[in-house]
Amino acid sequence: MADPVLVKICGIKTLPLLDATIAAGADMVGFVHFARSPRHVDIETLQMLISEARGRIETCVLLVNPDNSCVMEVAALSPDWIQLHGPETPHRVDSIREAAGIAVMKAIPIGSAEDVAGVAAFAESADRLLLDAKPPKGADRPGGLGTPFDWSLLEALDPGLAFMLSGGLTPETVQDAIRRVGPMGVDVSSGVETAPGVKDEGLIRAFVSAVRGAEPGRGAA
Ligand SMILES: O=C(O)c1ccccc1NCC(=O)[C@H](O)[C@H](O)COP(=O)(O)O
Repeated sequence: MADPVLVKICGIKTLPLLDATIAAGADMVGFVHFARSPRHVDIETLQMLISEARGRIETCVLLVNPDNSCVMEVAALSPDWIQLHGPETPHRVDSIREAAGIAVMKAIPIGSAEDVAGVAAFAESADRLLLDAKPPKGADRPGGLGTPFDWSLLEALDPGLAFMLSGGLTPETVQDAIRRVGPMGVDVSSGVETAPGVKDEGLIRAFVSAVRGAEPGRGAA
């Protein structure tokens, strides 16, 4: 039987929403530490959320092109994952992973066949790949914009490469995405919000149950 598709809910900012995400049955929760984001949480809040989540759900701290001191400050909180969501190179991903001693998920923006061709370069340096929509030029942040990308681009990807999928997923579209793309996991932020940064418990529950009810995608054993 195919492994269940992992569900990550990204951009949780408060304890009640963390509890609701765990109760909904998600596998991972993402905390955004990036000042320009409407989902930004400061270091003190990160510490509280990570310690409340420990042993209940996997935690992931999202950083954008962090410097070494930011990496070490976050690593000291011992999240399960660091998600790199900026223009980090494979070499930089490798050195952050080494310095932090924490598993790294690398988000790769996809908007063209050329972007897909670049994915394999991260396969050795990152512990997990997250394929996300490429933000439009001039966007004020590199993710969490609620826009999907053309999933058919991923047909050119090495079928042996496991990845999570994100970019504009919603409770209504996620089953189709899983069936067509066959990701090992899915990640959502905007699709479970009523406004940027405002999560909705009902939408989180609807998203998780849509994933649990999805048919296995292409490539699933
Ligand atoms: O959420 C943000 O504001 C954010 C800021 C900077 C980099 C990444 C950001 N979010 C990434 C995510 O929440 C997800 O990993 C992914 O991009 C899905 O977002 P969405 O399309 O909103 O579902």
